[in-house]
Amino acid sequence: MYIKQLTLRQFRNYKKVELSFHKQVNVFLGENAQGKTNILESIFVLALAKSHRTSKDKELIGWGEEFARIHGEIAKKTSSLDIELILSVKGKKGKINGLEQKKLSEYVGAANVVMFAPEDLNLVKGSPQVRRRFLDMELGQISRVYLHHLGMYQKVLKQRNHLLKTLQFGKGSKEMLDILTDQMIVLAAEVTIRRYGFIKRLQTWAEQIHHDVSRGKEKLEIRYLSSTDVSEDKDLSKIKDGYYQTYQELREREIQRGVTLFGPHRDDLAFSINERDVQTYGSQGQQRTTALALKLAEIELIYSEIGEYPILLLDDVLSELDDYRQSHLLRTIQGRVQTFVTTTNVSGIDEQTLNQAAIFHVSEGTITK
Ligand SMILES: Nc1ncnc2c1ncn2[C@@H]1O[C@H](COP(=O)(O)OP(=O)(O)OP(=O)(O)O)[C@@H](O)[C@H]1O
Repeated sequence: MYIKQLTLRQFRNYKKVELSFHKQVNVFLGENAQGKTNILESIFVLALAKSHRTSKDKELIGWGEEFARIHGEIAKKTSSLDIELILSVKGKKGKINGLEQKKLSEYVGAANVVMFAPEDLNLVKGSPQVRRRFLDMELGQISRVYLHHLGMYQKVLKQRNHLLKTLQFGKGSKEMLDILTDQMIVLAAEVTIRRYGFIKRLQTWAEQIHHDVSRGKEKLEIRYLSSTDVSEDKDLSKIKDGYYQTYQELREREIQRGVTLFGPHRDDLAFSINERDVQTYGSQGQQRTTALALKLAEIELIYSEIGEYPILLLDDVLSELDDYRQSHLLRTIQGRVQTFVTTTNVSGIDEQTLNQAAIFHVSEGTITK
């Protein structure tokens, strides 16, 4: 798929802008703090209804404005889509072909994007929260069912934590705790089984890509560290049994602590190269290659799930990659994946790519082609 046109109203430092894009490579060139990332971010938000760099939607709205609007025309293999996201202080709503979607989970996934930005190194080095966010965003855009279960899980978790806090002080109902625990077990199992399957599929591609980028020297492995025992031969009911048992065992401790101690909200991912943990032992280069392999694997996974390549957003990363990694990335996307690149300087970008690209100059929120 590719994005033909983008219109922004009051998004970050863009009052009003309308852009038509090249089917393949689009480069945004400009000095620091001019609005290059804001363009990539707007495409990301248009697709996922969430920013990659802030959880506060208010920050996306132009200063002093009441709302922001992002509109995009997406071309797919056999159809074309009009999608629009409106953000206001009251909330956000998404429209597909002019029709407002009742739930955002029904809107997300109409367009698919993969973003690769310098912060993605945190996927390897950062806290488990960063990796869970990665899992939820990426899996969410290819599985509506996942988004639905995740949203419900988070709701029940909030209620359960609230109740546990009350029980901690000798108030509240233990019967209610059992009801919420039962609800949570069902949802936790749904979330867990999908995350496990997603990581298994992602691993297949990431391992191959990492093998190529490291010139056959390294074997990358990604594991889903679930709070319950999950493996190939565990079906949904076995996973539920596992959760049930642990919640029984932890019941009194959770009441004492006033919080849910266990579940998908505590899960993590682990990366290893040649059987050694990358977080602890990986060099800067290996961590970078791991992040790159993950992103490229995502492109393949989305293609295999939906039969269309996603749109790739490369924020300030191309010139950061050495020649070998850069050419590997460019080979992967060539002619298949519409790509948006931001850079302060074109000198770090492969010449052949530049020759085929549309170049946009960005200066203080104004764009010229
Ligand atoms: N909500 C907002 N309303 C208006 N302007 C904003 C808003 N949020 C950020 N900005 C402005 O956007 C600019 C930053 O844009 P952006 O992050 O896209 O920079 P960039 O061109 O990618 O720079 P760099 O190369 O440093 O990454 C800053 O000038 C900032 O003041």
